Amino acid sequence: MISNEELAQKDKNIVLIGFMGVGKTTIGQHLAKKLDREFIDIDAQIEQKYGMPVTQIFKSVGEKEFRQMEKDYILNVCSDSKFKIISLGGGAFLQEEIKNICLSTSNVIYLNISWETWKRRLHLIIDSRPILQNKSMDEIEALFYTRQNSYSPNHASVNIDGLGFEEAADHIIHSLNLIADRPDELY
Ligand SMILES: Nc1ncnc2c1ncn2[C@@H]1O[C@H](COP(=O)(O)OP(=O)(O)OP(=O)(O)O)[C@@H](O)[C@H]1O
Ligand SMILES: O=C(O)C1=C[C@@H](O)[C@@H](O)[C@H](O)C1
Ligand SMILES: [Mg+2]
Repeated sequence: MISNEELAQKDKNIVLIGFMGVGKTTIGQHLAKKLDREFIDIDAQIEQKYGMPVTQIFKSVGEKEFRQMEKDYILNVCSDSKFKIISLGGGAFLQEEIKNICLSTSNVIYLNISWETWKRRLHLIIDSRPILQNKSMDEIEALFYTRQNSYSPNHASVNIDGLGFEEAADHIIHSLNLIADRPDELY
C-alpha cells in the first residue's frame, strides 16, 4: 500500500465518471484536497465560460453546443495536463472520443450508486440538471439504468452507497492503490 503522498506523485490525471448526482464534483473536491492535487470540474468550467448555469446554457445555446464544448474542454485538459483530479459531467462518457482520451491518459474511476440511494438525492439536483426536467419518475429510472452501460470500460469502480464525502474519497484512494499494482487493466 502506497501513501497518499506517493499516490499524489503518480503523474496520471484521475477522472471521475458516473451518473449525475452520484457525487463526482463534491467527492472530487475532497479527493483533490487529500492528494494535494488541482481540481477541475468540467461543468463548472463551461458555466464559467458562458457565465450562466448549465440549465440556462441548455436553454440558450442548446444541448448540442454544450456537448461540443464539453468534448473540447475534456480533450484539452486530458491531453495537456497530468496530476489533476477531473470531474466530468454525467453525460460526458456517452461520447466515444471523450471515453477514449480519458481512458488513454488518465485513471478513470466510476462512482456508482444504487437507484434506491440515488432516488433519495433527487430533490437536491432536480432543478439544476436539465436532463432530469420534464421527466416522470419511471423515465428517470429508465435513464439511470440505461446510462450505466456508458460508464464502462473504466479502471476501477467504487460504490458510494452509504458513504460520506470523506469515506468516498478514501475508497477512491484505495482503488487507486489497486490500480497502481496493475496499471493497464480495464473493467
Ligand atoms: N456521498 C454523499 N452523501 C450525501 N450527499 C451527497 C454525496 N455525494 C454527493 N452528495 C450530494 O448530492 C448532490 C449532487 O452531488 P454532485 O454535484 O457532486 O454530483 P455530480 O456527480 O457531480 O453530478 P453531475 O453529474 O450532475 O455533475 C449534492 O447536493 C451533494 O451535496
Ligand atoms: O448527465 C448529463 O447528461 C448531464 C450531467 C451534468 O453533469 C451536466 O453535464 C448536464 O446537466 C448534463
Ligand atoms: Mg458534477
